Amino acid sequence: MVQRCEARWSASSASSRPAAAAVPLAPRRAAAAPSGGRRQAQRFRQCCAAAGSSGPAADPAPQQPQQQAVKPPPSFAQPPPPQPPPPAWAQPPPPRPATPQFAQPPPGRTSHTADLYSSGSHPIRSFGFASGFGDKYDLAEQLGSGTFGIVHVAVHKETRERFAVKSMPKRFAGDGTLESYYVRRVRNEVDICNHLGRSLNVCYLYEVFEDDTCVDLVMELCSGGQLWDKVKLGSYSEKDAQRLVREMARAVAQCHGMDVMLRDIKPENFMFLDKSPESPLKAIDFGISVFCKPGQYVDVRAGTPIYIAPEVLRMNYTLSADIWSLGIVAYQLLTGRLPFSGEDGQEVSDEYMAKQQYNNKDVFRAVLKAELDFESPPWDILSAAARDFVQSCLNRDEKKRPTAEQLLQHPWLQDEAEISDAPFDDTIVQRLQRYGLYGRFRQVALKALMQSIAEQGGESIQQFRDMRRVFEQMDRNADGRVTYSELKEALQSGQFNLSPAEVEQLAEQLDSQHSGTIDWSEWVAAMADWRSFQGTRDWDVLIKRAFAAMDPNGDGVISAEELEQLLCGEDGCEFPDTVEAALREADRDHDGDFKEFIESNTDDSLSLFEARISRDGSGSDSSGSSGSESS
Ligand SMILES: Nc1ncnc2c1ncn2[C@@H]1O[C@H](COP(=O)(O)OP(=O)(O)OP(=O)(O)O)[C@@H](O)[C@H]1O
Repeated sequence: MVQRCEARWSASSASSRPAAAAVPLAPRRAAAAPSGGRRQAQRFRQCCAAAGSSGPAADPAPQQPQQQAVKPPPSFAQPPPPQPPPPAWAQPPPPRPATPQFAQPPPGRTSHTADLYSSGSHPIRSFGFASGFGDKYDLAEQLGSGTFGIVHVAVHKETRERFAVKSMPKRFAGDGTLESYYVRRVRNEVDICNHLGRSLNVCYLYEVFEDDTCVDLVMELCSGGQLWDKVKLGSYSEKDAQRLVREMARAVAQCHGMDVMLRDIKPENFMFLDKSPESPLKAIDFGISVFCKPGQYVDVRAGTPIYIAPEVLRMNYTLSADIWSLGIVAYQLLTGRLPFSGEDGQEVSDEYMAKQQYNNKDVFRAVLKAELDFESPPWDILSAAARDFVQSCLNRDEKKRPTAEQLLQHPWLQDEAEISDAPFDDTIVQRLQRYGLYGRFRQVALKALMQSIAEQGGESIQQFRDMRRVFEQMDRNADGRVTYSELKEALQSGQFNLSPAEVEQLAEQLDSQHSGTIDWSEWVAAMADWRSFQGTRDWDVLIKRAFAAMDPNGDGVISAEELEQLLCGEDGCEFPDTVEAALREADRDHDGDFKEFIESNTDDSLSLFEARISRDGSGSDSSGSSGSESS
């Protein structure tokens, strides 16, 4: 059944990515009202102090990363600072020539050229993000710095909750407009973080502010330090490495599932949420990530030299380039060194181990040609499964590398606790995360489908009974609705290893109507194993009924007005972009076919998400260090 809304989708802005400023950070805290001049001036000073610059200038000096004991290797998709001049390969290419290298993709391939370096953004003086960061947050200690931003703790003035804020000093071109690379980089990071939404493996972006001098990204605070610090410690238990690699692989699989290639997988871009030994790991820094569907090719070099895949150097790569980088990190975690050996690689590995430095040309030769060492210690004592895992990631033939989702099924990543036949309750956290990654349209469509199943008497089946049991356990006053605090209580019961901030995230994303409570249909939409209904005799009928419920005037089309009503109710939408975002979501790969759209909702594997079962049964001990002072 192809619905006419396809025409509406293509007529809308669905085909072009929206400007970051137009993308709402829903459902988030509302941004503060624009600040007064005095406050603005105060914020101006704060940002300058952080950035070490003197405000908007025609040609601002680039910020220098803070000195660290061991300086992690730089990422080379950033625009090179003027001093010293970077090597030729590190420069953004000049404006695209009339015939770019991959203008004619090889037969059967789709070239993906929308990249940070592509030209085309109009000169702008500001993004249109909210102002008033200084009205809402106090800036506290510095956490770190990168080429683009300085990261501080930001404390919410009212709740005293602690966040991380990345302040990215504005870079101006000579005519007072923002440098185009800066614009693309900021928009890219904001767009991708918004698109990824809430996932326990990705550092969450709460809101974005800007003033005359800075753009401020308010993010989840990761107070447990970088994975990099563990890598520096060298080898440790294989079990430790396995746990960390599994979390990274989940982050990668979730991003790939959302058509995002990370492109800069390295230990510095993963941080521990807190300081506990069991702390979750979160991916940070999506500055050079790129939208890319499976099978699409990207033709711009980006990444950090020692983690970069061979095909990235050849400027023709797909999502599997991330798998190579993951393999290098896994190798480092297991052995404390790089894999390159022999004539083309040993020197690079030695230099790197001694000084964390290397010559890029040598590194590129090693990436392309060096032998990969899987013989020297500690490989003799590591498991065969670990070796097979890393070898499969570091296959130079990218077509032979497993996908991220396949990697999660690799025997090395299996954990007895996770592959056991866990009772339904144990996967609640996984299901909530999966639901959080669905867009609003998907969530509403699943609710309609659930309604349609209930009308068919489906609630009598075992799966619904299980869901009902858990729902009723949470619903203490038996009013048919679970309040936020009831859900949070259940999630914090000690069964799950979640921080208060994560509990808040999971609860918020379930309440699609922002009513403060969760009803039965929202619960089922999030929890159900929809796949178990597919292929049944009644499946087509169920889908038709769900569609009919979403199309009240029965004209066979879900119009924009009907969609607005479905998504936002009587009071209209909180965010101006809600309907457009839903249309974009539907347009991503479904071409207006509602059945296909529903079915694609339901094939996400729960193994992509962490179960977060508390191992000692005592629950999270991270309440004090999770980034929330208020809890
Ligand atoms: N959410 C966070 N919580 C705690 N610390 C963080 C967080 N995000 C970043 N940091 C710290 O700030 C540093 C710089 O952040 P980030 O890498 O995002 O900046 P960047 O300018 O985009 O970096 P790059 O040079 O890779 O482009 C990190 O290395 C880390 O130490």
